[in-house]
Amino acid sequence: MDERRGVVTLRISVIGTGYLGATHAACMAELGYEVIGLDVDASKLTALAAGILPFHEPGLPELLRKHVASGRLRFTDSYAEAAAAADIHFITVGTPQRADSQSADMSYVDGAVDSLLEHITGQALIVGKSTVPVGTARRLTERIAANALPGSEITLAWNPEFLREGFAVKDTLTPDRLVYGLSDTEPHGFGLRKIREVYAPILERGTPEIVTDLETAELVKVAANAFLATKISFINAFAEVTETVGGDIKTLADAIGHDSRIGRRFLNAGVGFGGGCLPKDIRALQARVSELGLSHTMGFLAEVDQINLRRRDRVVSLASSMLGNELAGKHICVLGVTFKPDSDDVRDSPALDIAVRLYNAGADVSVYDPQGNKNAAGRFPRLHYVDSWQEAAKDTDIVLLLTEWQEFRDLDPTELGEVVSTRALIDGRNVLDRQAWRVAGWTITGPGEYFQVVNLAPGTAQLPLQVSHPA
Ligand SMILES: NC(=O)C1=CN([C@@H]2O[C@H](COP(=O)(O)OP(=O)(O)OC[C@H]3O[C@@H](n4cnc5c(N)ncnc54)[C@H](O)[C@@H]3O)[C@@H](O)[C@H]2O)C=CC1
Ligand SMILES: O=C(O)[C@H]1O[C@H](OP(=O)(O)OP(=O)(O)OC[C@H]2O[C@@H](n3ccc(=O)[nH]c3=O)[C@H](O)[C@@H]2O)[C@H](O)[C@@H](O)[C@@H]1O
Repeated sequence: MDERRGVVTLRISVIGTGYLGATHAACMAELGYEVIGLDVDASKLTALAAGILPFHEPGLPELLRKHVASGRLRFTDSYAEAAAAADIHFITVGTPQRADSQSADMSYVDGAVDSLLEHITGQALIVGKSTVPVGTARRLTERIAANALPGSEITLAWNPEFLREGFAVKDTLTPDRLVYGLSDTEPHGFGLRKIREVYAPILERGTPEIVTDLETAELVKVAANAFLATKISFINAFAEVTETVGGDIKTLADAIGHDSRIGRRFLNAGVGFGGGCLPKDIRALQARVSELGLSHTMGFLAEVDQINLRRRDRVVSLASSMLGNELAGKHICVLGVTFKPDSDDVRDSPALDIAVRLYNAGADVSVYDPQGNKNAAGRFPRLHYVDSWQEAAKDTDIVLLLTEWQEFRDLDPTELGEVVSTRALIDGRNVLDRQAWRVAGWTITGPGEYFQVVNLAPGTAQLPLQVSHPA
C-alpha cells in the first residue's frame, strides 16, 4: 500500500532510459510508485542501477540516488521482467532522424512495443511518450491487436512530453499541462482511469489536463516544437536584417515581446537552435506531411531550418573576417559545445558544428565546456579539449562564446584579456555587456550586430579591428 495516498502502489515500467526515460523513471518513483527502467544499453543500466546518472541534468542525480537506495526504482534489460513487474509501460525510446532522410527512425519504438507484446499476459496500459509522426499510435494499435498474446488486454495511450533539458525534473513534476490521447476517452475506460491515477498527484495541484484522441496528442507535441523553432528563426531572420542595416536585435525582441500575444521568451537571437529534438522534429514533421500529400502545409519549416543553419555560417564567416579572411593556422578559443547550458547534450549542437567547421578550415581550435567536453570528444575527437577557459583561451587570436553557461556570462574581460593574444570576441549568445568589454579593450560582436572590419587589406590584416556603423 502507498501510505501517503492509501491506494495500491502503481507498478510502472519505463522503456528506454535516456534523457527522457531516466528523468521520467526517477520522477515516477518520486510520486511514490514502484518503477522499473529498461534499456538495451548495458553500460547505461550499470550506471543507473548504481545510482549514477550517465548524463548531466541538474537535480536528477539526487532523485536517482534516493529512489535506487529506497528500492523503489530499479533497472533491467529484460522485457520479461519489466512486463511482470508493471502493468503501465511508458515508451521513452529515441526517435532520431534517419541517416538517409528527414524522417524519424521508428525502429526503436516499434522494437520496444514488439518486445513488450511478447511478454504481457494480462491487462496493461502502454503509454507512448516518445515524439512520433502523426499516425504512429493508430498504427501501433493495429500492431498490438495483431500480435498481443492470447488472453492479454492491452490499451495504448499517447502522452507527449514537453520537458526541457536542464529543467527536466521541474518540468516533469510541475508541467505546464498534461496531454494524453486515447482511442477511447470514456472517463471510466481503463486507459484514461490508469493514466489519471499516475498523474493524480500532479493533477491535484491544478495542472491543466487535455484529454484527446491519439492523433491530436501526437500533433500537439510536434506543433509545440515547430512553434518554438519558428519563434527562434523569426528573431534570427531579423538578426540578419540588423546585421546589415544596423539596429539592436535585443531591443527589438524586448519591444515586440512586451506584447503579451507575442511574449519575450524564445526570442533570443544567437547561433540558432540545436539539440536532440527541435531540429529533428521540424524535419520529421515535414517528412510526415509530405507522405500525407500535404507538403505545402509545412513548407515554412524548411525556411525555419535554413535560417537556423545560416546562423552557423554567419559565425564562421564573421570569425574568418575578424581574422583577416584567413582561418588556417589561427588559434581559436571556443567556449561551450553543448546545444544549451545546463546540459551535456551535444546532439546537433550549433556550437560543436561551428567548432568543427573552423577546425576543418585549418584553425587550431581549443574547446572548453563545463559539462560537454566528453560527449563532444566522443563525436569529434580531433578538437583540442581542455578543462578550463583559461587553458582554452591561452594565446588565442579570437574567442567564440557559443553556449551561454553561467560561467561564461560571469567572465571578467580583464582576466580573459590577460590570457589571450588578441582581444577579439564573438558573443554568439549576446550575453556579454558590450560596453564593459569594449572599455577593457576588446573588439566584440555578436548575432544581430552590424559589424564591419575596416582598414583591412584582405589576407594581410592584423587585429585589433575597428567597428564601423552604418551612417
Ligand atoms: N531529451 C528530451 O529533452 C526530450 C525528448 N523527447 C523525446 O523522447 C524520446 C527519447 O529522447 P531522449 O531520451 O532524448 O533519447 P536518448 O537517446 O537519450 O534515449 C533513448 C534510449 O532508448 C534506448 N533504447 C533504444 N532502443 C530500445 C529498445 N528497443 N528497448 C529499450 N531501450 C531502447 C537507448 O539505448 C537510449 O538509452 C525522443 O522521441 C525524443 O524526441 C521528448 C521530450 C523531451
Ligand atoms: O522535445 C523536446 O525534446 C524538447 O525540446 C525543447 O527543449 P530542449 O531541446 O531541451 O531545449 P530548449 O530550451 O527548447 O532550447 C532548444 C534550442 O534553442 C536555442 N534557443 C532557445 C531559445 C531562444 O530564445 N533562442 C535559442 O537559440 C537553445 O540554445 C537550444 O539550442 C522544448 O523546449 C521542450 O519543450 C521539448 O520537450
